[in-house]
Amino acid sequence: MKSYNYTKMLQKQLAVVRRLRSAALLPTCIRSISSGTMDVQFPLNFWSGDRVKIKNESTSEPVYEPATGRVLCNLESCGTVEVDQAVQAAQSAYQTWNRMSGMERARIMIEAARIIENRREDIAEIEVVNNGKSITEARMDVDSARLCIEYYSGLANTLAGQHVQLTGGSFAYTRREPLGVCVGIGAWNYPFQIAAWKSAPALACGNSMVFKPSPLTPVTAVLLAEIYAKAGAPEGLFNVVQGGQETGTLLCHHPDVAKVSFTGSVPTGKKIMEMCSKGVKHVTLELGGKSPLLIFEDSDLKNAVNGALMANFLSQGQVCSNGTRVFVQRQILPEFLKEVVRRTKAIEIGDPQLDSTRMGALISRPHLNRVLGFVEQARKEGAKVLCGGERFVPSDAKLSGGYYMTPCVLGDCSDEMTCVKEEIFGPVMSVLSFETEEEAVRRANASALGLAAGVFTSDVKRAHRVVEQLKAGSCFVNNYNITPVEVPFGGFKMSGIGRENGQVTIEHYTQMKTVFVEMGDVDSLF
Ligand SMILES: NC(=O)c1ccc[n+]([C@@H]2O[C@H](COP(=O)([O-])OP(=O)(O)OC[C@H]3O[C@@H](n4cnc5c(N)ncnc54)[C@H](O)[C@@H]3O)[C@@H](O)[C@H]2O)c1
Ligand SMILES: C[N+](C)(C)CCCC=O
Repeated sequence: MKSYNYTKMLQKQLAVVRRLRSAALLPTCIRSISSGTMDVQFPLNFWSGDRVKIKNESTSEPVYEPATGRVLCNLESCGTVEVDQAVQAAQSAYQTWNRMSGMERARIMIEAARIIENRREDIAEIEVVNNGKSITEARMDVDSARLCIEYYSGLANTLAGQHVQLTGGSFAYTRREPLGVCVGIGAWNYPFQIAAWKSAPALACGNSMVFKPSPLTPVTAVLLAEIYAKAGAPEGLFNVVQGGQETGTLLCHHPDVAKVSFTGSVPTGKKIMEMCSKGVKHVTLELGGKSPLLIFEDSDLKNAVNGALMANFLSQGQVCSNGTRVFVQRQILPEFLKEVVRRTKAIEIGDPQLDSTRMGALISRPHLNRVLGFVEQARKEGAKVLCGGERFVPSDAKLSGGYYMTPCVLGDCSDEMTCVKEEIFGPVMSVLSFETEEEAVRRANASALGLAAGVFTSDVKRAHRVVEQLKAGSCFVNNYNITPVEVPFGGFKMSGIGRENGQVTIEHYTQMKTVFVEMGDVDSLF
């Protein structure tokens, strides 16, 4: 096992550009990384304050750049020894970190946020290589990560308990204490943002973390680990272990882990919950969705179309909260379809590193084929492909092996079709029509999932009446897929347990201790 002090390769690659940028010789719109140019040769694990290279060739798997389809690196999975080292590093950092005051923790977190702000462009570019999404969206993700760390740094010094006066001068008080070593397990659709959304509340509350990114997107979590370390966090506070299912299992079963916060699919979420139950560990589950978006005839059509596009096509449609069941009231269906199809056809697909691109590449070839398979199935079941749904090959030769498809709108959909029932996790919008409010609500709720839902209407009473009846954890009125970090985010039903973001998440990363203080004599019955 070899330990590295610095991200040598990448730093070299970026140093010149940064110097030019800071000397204002290069505008920020000039990329230091273009698709097909970045080689990941630096180690992607991080614990005890350093990048760590592991040797486990039997587990080596290629990682692909979605934009080009070329191999980015080979990933070796952490096994029992490495997972234990990372957890022990986190355990040791926890002893220091949880004794620091909230103000002291906040200072380090604010510094981490400042570093992220300064490195916004570099991180976003690397995220594009990692994930395939457009640079515009990657910048938004980096901003969301920074804002989340800023937000929780502000809450770090507000953690407090309650004083309760009891009889005879006795009293009790409560303390909000951290849990200990928390594990974060992430999905591939928002790699950097998920790592921040999990670590920010965990660290603010005094916990330490071991984070495992998806093996499909292993590159950017380690940047966050370096940033926390550079900001002054104790060695081992935020650690990264790479690997898939087996590494995740080792983390969930590790006896020194107090909590697992998971983002991913429902089947994996169930396994995580089962594993955590063995150790009676705290668990947060952010799982999948098949969310409804209800568009009433009195909606502002332009906003409703914008909302439907935001609800379906961010991150190539690979968003948990996407409103992929778009219910449109019969009277405005033709107008809505005409406009939504026109706008969908105009989406610029291609090199995700370009500012003009609005839709990049899907995560992998098997996933692309799976999504195209859903479109084919929808066609067979009677849906009408109004646009898109085909493999797309950009004219730039270096992108020809990338995983692109044209965004798709399906018309004539009905509730029993596969495309309406299953989470496709790709750029496929299913449009359904409805007659009455009661009918729309009933059909919207007819799902085992309940992550999000949206309503477009200009009738304020209807908006709140409908939202009250929707069985979803995150509801949007006259907008969709906005996630300000001050606001809790999470699901009902099989879409998950617990929340991320907002004040309430403090409760998911702390435990309450009650202290009873007797000021008189013990009144014994014996
Ligand atoms: N609700 C949310 O906030 C949210 C956000 C993003 C993605 N998602 C959901 O995630 C899914 C797509 O992501 P994915 O394909 O990466 O999901 P996934 O469940 O396949 O994998 C998620 C993570 O779990 C790990 N993992 C897999 N099996 C494991 C096991 N047995 N034990 C421990 N860890 C294990 C993976 O390596 C990965 O890091 C979609 O269903 C999507 O809706 C939800
Ligand atoms: C920021 N978004 C687009 C709402 C994504 C939230 C995380 C879910 O995948």
